[in-house]
Amino acid sequence: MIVTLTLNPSLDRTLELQTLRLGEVLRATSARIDPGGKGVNVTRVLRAFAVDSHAVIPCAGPDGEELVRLLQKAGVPVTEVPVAGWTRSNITLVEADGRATKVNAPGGALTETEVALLAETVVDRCVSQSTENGGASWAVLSGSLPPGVPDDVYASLTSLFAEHGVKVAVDTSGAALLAAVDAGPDLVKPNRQELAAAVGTPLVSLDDVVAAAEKLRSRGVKAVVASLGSDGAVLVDETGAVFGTAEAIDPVSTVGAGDALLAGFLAAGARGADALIEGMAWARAAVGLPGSQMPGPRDVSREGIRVVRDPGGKPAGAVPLADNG
Ligand SMILES: Nc1ncnc2c1ncn2[C@@H]1O[C@H](COP(=O)(O)OP(=O)(O)O)[C@@H](O)[C@H]1O
Ligand SMILES: O=P(O)(O)OC[C@H]1O[C@](O)(COP(=O)(O)O)[C@@H](O)[C@@H]1O
Repeated sequence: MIVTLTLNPSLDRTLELQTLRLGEVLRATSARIDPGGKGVNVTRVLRAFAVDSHAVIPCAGPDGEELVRLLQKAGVPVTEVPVAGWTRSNITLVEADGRATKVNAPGGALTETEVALLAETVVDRCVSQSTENGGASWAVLSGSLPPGVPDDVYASLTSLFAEHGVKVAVDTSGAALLAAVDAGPDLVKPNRQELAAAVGTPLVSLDDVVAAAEKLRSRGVKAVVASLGSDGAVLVDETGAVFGTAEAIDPVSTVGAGDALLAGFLAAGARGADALIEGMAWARAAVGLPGSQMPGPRDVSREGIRVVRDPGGKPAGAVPLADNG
């Protein structure tokens, strides 16, 4: 069982336009709404692949109810914890040439009591399910923190879940990621910008990525999956570094690609080259779908995804990164 906690879920609204011109009234050519937020997407894609997963989210106001309705309609298992604030909408503007501009709202504040209730719900789910299935569960702590929530919340939750024998994956950024790292989660999934910010240096080559991941591991993280956009992904754990590459496709929407990568990696056992390939295959499929639409088995191909310990026979440091995000 993989239980996801999204403290700041969203309605993902995607508007297509000819050209984004600032300061003007623009008419969208199409509009779509998807349930969103990083953990929500992880559960959505896992369920599409018939992997046992459950999303835990705060639910506030009419937009929160709409989010829960969309998830239930899609058959996504969700436990919503009623909270007093509001549920945000995140907006992606997609131009005719495929360029996407994202605006993520801050989200409604959560109180300490509300966060504690959400955490308790995750623990209950993980513990009851792992007893039933006889296996350890994963808790996935994903996304930005809404106002009112302290930066060390994922760190505290990592320690709490570890006490219950639950493995923890964290996908967040900034101060929340830095604090979580020190609590020793089993896995973190930063993208290139998030990893660079966490170590305070730009990452221009695969060597830089591995060094940055090792820095996080030296602080307590067990494994790092660094996602590098069209440059692929790198897994760094106690066995060393594994590099995954694939020919880049023209993106329809990159929203949710990182969530699909994490989900596929966990679904395939969260270890080694095969899990990295699975994650990259799910992520590539997400990139080929509009808005925050998540792929299912029929969208995914593993063809052309190459995984090596020494990329292209070159020293790792000689491989520059091309995708500037
Ligand atoms: N243009 C692309 N072609 C093929 N795969 C891609 C492309 N862009 C992203 N991916 C895949 O999606 C994964 C996640 O993308 P990335 O942008 O790094 O994550 P995030 O959405 O978290 O910022 C990458 O590691 C890669 O496997
Ligand atoms: O919590 P944040 O960092 O604001 O991100 C939320 C957004 O990220 C997404 O989960 C997509 O994430 P990725 O593109 O990183 O996979 C959207 O559904 C959501 O709108």
